[in-house]
This record gives sequence, C-alpha cells and structure tokens, in this order.
Amino acid sequence: MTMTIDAAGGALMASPAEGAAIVTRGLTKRFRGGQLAVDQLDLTVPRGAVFGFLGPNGSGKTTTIRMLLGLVAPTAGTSSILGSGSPRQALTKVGALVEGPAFYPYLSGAANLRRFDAADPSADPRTVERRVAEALDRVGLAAAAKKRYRAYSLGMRQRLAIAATLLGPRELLVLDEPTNGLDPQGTREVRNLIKDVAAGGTTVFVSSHLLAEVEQMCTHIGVMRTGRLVAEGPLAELRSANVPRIRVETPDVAQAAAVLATLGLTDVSPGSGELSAELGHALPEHVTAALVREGVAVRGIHVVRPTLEDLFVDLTGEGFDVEA
Ligand SMILES: Nc1ncnc2c1ncn2[C@@H]1O[C@H](COP(=O)(O)OP(=O)(O)OP(=O)(O)O)[C@@H](O)[C@H]1O
Repeated sequence: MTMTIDAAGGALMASPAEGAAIVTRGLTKRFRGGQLAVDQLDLTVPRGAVFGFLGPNGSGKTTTIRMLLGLVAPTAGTSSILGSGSPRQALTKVGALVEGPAFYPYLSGAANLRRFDAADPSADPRTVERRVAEALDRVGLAAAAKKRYRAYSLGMRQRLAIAATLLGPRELLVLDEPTNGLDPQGTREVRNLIKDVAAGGTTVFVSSHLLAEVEQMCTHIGVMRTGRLVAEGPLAELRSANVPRIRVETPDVAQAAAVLATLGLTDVSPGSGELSAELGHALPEHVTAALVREGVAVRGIHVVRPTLEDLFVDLTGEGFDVEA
C-alpha cells in the first residue's frame, strides 16, 4: 500500500531532537511471537541528508520505519521525527512510501493522485489540481498524466507512488525499498528522482538491501544487522575508515611476517604462500625494499583497499546484492 501519512498539524515541540530529521534512542520492537525485530536502535538522521538505511532482508528496516511513522508501537525506546516526539504532530510534513503502491489500473495517473489526495483529511481540495500537476511534474510524469495507470511502466508506477508522497510540501520523505522489483532503467529513474527531491532541500530516509544503489544516491548510511545498527555515519567517513592492506605473495611466509611486524605493520595475517597486513602509513616501496633486503623471495605485492562491500560483509556477516 502506498500511503502519505497525514495528521492534524500543530506546533512542533522543541526537544533534544531539534536539528535532526529523525532521532531514535533505544528503539526496540519485539513481536508477540517473541521475534526481536529491532534491538536498541540509536539512529540520528541529519536534516538535509539522503540517508540510506541498509541491511539484508529481515534485518528490521521495515519495522523501524513503521515505528517511526507511528504505524506500530515500539516495545521500548523513543523516536522523534522533525523535532517532535509524537509522529502525528510531524506527519503533515512527512511523505511516506511503505510497501507497494495500490493504484486503480483503469484510472489515469492524475486521477489516481486526486483520489489519493481526497483520502487525506489534511489536504485542501481547492488546491488539488495544482498540487497534482506539480507532483506529476516533479516526478517527470506530466506528459503521462492522462495515461491509464495500467499502461505505466514499472518505473513510472513507482514514480507515481513517489508523486503521491509529494502532494504537499514535505520536509522529510521516508521510502521503504522504493526500487524493489524495478528493472535497471526504473531503478535509475527512481534514484535520480530521489536525488532531485533531496536537492530541493527535503531530507530523504530510504531503505534498501542494495549497497550499490545506496552508494550512488546517499550522503549518509546506517547499516542494520539482525535488528541492530552496526554502522552509521556520512558515507565519505565510512569509506575513508577502510584502511589499505598490503598482500605479499611469497614462499617465505614466516620470515616475511617478521619483517612486516618489524616495520610496524599491524594485523599481520599469514596465509598459504601469501600474507597480508594493514599498510597504515607505510609506503609499499619501502615494504618491498625491506623484504628484499632481508632475503625474502617476493613473488608479488599488491595494495588492496577494501571496498564498502567488504566493510559491509564484515559488519553484517552477509553479502549484499550489489546489482542495482
Ligand atoms: N508482524 C510481525 N510479526 C512477527 N514478526 C515479524 C512481523 N513483522 C516482521 N517480523 C519479523 O521481524 C524481523 C524484521 O523484519 P522487517 O520486515 O522489519 O525486516 P526488513 O529489514 O524490512 O526486511 P525486508 O527487506 O525483507 O522487508 C523479521 O525476522 C521478520 O520476520
């Protein structure tokens, strides 16, 4: 179901969450069957960020989003959206897309949006035509406004779902797996649309299990593993946290390990016919010279900088689907 969550407006309360678009502290959800879906989540989404909420299937992303939007009650902890501790107070400024869209196939895109808007008690029916036209224009569907929904491509359908979240001015968009099921073209369309929306100043919180996709559009990421947040921060910072390693191919593994340790390299890991270590600030040419000087038979030397994918596999214990 596609939904734009709206509620009666009201003054937003000042709170410690001011300045961030989303803050959760100790947010926890245990389902009745005993399943701990979200475990002590401390999340901070800065205003203006495109925040990628990344994690394998079942890691708790949708449950977190449902708690943020007030659709499911947390077992423990707090969450705050746009500085308000009560989701209902902030939700007129929030557009949310949770799960798949539910549009009428025989109605046009524009007619679907009009129906959608009519179901929103906080929307002004006098301005609906203008707002529908603007939303369609924003997602690049102005020319297809009168086309029936069933004739839309998958990418167009998803753009219409996002248009439904943009029928009012939004400070925050929350999108749960918006590219799920899309082909590469549709994925690109949605990704570009998200970037455009963010460029207009809207904070975007987007969940995904696709690392490559998140890397291409997000400024910040949070990584979930079995209900817990295992990494969070600006993408650039997480990238630079990946320290380069040196890998040496040699039959003299033990002797090479001793040389690397003497040079101050850390995390020296011997293997079969090769070994690796964190390079740190050492220069590869100095390491090579030292090995040769000590009589180590060097067959090959490589400097490897782990990718974000490597980092996430380490963090989550699982591979991510890297196809966008
Ligand atoms: N209503 C529910 N009752 C019981 N368990 C649930 C319920 N909803 C989700 N879960 C469980 O909670 C865990 C987290 O699910 P959630 O849907 O939040 O993960 P997700 O990261 O969004 O995964 P996906 O990408 O597959 O939707 C899963 O183990 C799931 O089976």
